[in-house]
Amino acid sequence: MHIAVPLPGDNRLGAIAGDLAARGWSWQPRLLPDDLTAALRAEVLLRDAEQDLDPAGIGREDAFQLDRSVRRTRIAWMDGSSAAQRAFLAWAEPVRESLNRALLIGMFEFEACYVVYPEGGFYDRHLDSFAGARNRVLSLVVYLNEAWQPETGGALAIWPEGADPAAPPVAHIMPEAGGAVFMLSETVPHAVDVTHARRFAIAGWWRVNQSGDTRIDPLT
Ligand SMILES: O=C(O)CCC(=O)C(=O)O
Ligand SMILES: [Fe+2]
Repeated sequence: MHIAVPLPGDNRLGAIAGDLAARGWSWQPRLLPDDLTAALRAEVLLRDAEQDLDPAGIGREDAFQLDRSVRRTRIAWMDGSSAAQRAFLAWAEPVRESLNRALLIGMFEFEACYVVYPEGGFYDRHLDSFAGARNRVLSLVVYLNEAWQPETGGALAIWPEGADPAAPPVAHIMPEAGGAVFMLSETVPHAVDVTHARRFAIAGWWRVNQSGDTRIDPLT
């Protein structure tokens, strides 16, 4: 099966690049085409019903931890094994190319997973990459629930770079279907408020190539 998806237009891509340059994050309601959102939702609902998801950790791979006081989530890595995943990965590629041209950030490869928060799920304030690691440079979160209501909670809270943990967030984003958030992974603190319904999303990261004198960074 193949899902044909229109790509985001130059005006949307330009707005994302402008937001990232100005403040390090961008919220784009309904960025994904509806057909693609529906196909991804169908797959994550099925994986969830079949309990085909793994507990999510925190921290770097070499310091993988399960800490339910910080994060309560289940995930499934995307490997291109379904038409929905292939369409999503194909949609993400020209986004990478366009943002690389606009921002000169040299994004090299993309990894993504389905993320399910149970009722009562949350994610404490964090950065997606450790400064200096130059691993993940840009984060993408795409929301898959239909008809999210504000009273359901589960908003994404965003703070400006370097904000005091006690400072109030600058944005609370409702996880509305097909909406996409872009955040600079090393600098934009964010958190997921407690959700009162099952919350379905995709979290993705673009990484830079870390090949150097002492290390080869393979494509996969
Ligand atoms: O689901 C969200 O809104 C954000 C998730 C997140 O911060 C993460 O997976 O690192
Ligand atoms: Fe995050």
